[in-house]
Amino acid sequence: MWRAREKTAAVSSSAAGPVSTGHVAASAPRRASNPRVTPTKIGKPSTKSKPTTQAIAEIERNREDRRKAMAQVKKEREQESLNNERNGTPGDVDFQRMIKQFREQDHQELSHTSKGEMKITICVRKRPVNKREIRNKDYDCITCWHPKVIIHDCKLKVDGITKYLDSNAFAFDHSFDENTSNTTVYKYTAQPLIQFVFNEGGRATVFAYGQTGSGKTFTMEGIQAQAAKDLFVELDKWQQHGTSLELWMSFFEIYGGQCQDLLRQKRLTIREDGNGEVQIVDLDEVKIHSEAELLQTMQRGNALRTTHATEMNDQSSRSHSICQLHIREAGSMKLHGALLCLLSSNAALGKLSLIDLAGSERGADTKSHNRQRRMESSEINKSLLALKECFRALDSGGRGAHIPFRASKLTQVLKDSFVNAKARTVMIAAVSPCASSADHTINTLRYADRVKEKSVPDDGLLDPMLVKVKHLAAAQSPGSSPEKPPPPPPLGSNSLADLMSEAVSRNLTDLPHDDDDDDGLDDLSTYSDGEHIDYDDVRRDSSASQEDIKALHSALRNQAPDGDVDDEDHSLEELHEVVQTLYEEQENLLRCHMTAIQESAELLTEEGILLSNVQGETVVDYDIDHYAQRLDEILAKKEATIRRLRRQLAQFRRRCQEEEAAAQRVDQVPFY
Ligand SMILES: Nc1ncnc2c1ncn2[C@@H]1O[C@H](COP(=O)(O)OP(=O)(O)OP(=O)(O)O)[C@@H](O)[C@H]1O
Repeated sequence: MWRAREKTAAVSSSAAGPVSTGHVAASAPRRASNPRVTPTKIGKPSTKSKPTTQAIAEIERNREDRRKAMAQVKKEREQESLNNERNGTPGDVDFQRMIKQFREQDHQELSHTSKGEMKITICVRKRPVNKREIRNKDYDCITCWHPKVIIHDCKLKVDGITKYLDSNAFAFDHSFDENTSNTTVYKYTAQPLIQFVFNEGGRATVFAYGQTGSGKTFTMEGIQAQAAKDLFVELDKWQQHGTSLELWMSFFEIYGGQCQDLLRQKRLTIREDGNGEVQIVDLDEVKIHSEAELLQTMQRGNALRTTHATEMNDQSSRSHSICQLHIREAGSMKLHGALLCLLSSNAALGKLSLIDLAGSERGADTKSHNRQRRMESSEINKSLLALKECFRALDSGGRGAHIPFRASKLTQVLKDSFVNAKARTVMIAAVSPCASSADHTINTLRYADRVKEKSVPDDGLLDPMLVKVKHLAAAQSPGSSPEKPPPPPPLGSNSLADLMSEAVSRNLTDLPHDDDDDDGLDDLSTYSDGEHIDYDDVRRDSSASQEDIKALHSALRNQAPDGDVDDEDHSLEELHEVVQTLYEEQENLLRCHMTAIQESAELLTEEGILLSNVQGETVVDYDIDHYAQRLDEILAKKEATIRRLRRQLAQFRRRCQEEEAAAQRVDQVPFY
């Protein structure tokens, strides 16, 4: 594995290699070669020195030259600006010129090769500049030279007028520019995983990560469409070789710490059983029969995601969506259930998870949010942090290290994708191309960079050219040559078939099942992976644990150079804890309110009967003492219910104030 990065250093004119882009104003007019004139000495004019009138004339000439040069530069800039506008690239002419010069320098781009065999693959995809950005005269400041991504920060020198480029280079497994099609992105990211899922029964996960509006959904929907085709091509191949497999799909989202089935529009509960297995209670799984049906079901799920407008995207997906595609042995559910128990604690023979993460927002963009949106933002950032920490823990070996799965619902439900021995992950970091998003883009790239820190060869400052050389060397290393498409699975000699025959050959009668059940299903509830869970065994509701949130922040503090922990870290940790508690209090309040309504309804019914027993038209004989005593009891119950609800409400409102105070203490800019 190879990767390199430049952490903070600017690529100044001297570091940038052949083309100097740095600390020189692109537009600054050249001064005349000798702008200064030595003052003429007072006294007897020297025969050698110029007469004062001549010197003045020369100053005047120089000034005139400078004026002309300035006018010429101004004219050229105006012309360039007009041309840029015409070409759909408005924005700062000088910066764009410097970026253009940078891109024109002699460089070598590598060709993409498949990294399908890697446990974690990190890619970056840049989207094109959009119409809104063009209207705002924003401009493209990202250069993708696979596998590098270079971000040009356009800065002014202390003089306030001299412009220069500060370029940061990162290197990943793949970098895709704005002209790269979904087909190409798919080819080097998800496509190799399809083989892994079928041939090795693997757990493959593809994440799209990035700033809101950066192209995650665009990328993930492209991958869904291509994967739908390839999954059915594979199923057909296996069928032709005598192995009948089925495709099952579940699709859910995590929004604000809640889990929602996107196919059935139903709230789901996440639980952890006695074995530490995370279960999504009642998640619907549908059998898919064709590519068209798969596409349609994916589109249905995508359309139902929770969206809100953000600064960057009018239709921003504010939830993490998780589309799980399970490969199962064809046949009855009973055999399927039995196989699941035999094969592993996880039911599917192979599983592909396509995850479109909620977009991260800058602190500045969340300032005007109301509480719900603030909590939503905090929850998104916390879960993305937790995700990164889980990756890091795993990438650095995982053994012995605490993996903070429980710090968020997202990492809880993905536990299987991380810990399974046959797990592979692709992370696609989507980035906006524009200068106005440069700070966020740097954060996205750092996030992606740190996900796989172990394999970063150098922590120091790297010249982009040096990065390129390192990558060239890596690309030429054994095993990284361009891959040919793998052959179809050999009949009878593949691990999936082996797994299945092994399962079937074992004694199925030993497995738990319900003899009375004609359809072969156990009476216990069936969950996402078709696995069964005994409610008595459920030991923990899966609310994110405060300990794991603490562990998460402690891990982050450890990453700070020289244990450098600032108040910001503590405030952030505090905010995440308060938001977590607030979500729990909110749940408690809603539950308490619902109970109160139910109790009130029951008491109301009883009151009606009580009253009709003493004042009904046909009532002759009644027991007014019993009526009074019961009414007293009912009113006491009502008072108790109201007191309980009020207490809960007061607690919730206290938490709201705490959240407000915590949010004010945190400048929510980069959470990673
Ligand atoms: N590579 C691309 N080529 C062309 N258009 C793109 C590309 N990537 C994104 N877009 C367009 O940019 C807009 C925003 O993209 P998208 O909705 O995928 O962003 P997102 O990262 O999912 O945002 P959010 O996190 O807010 O949901 C969409 O109109 C999309 O069509």
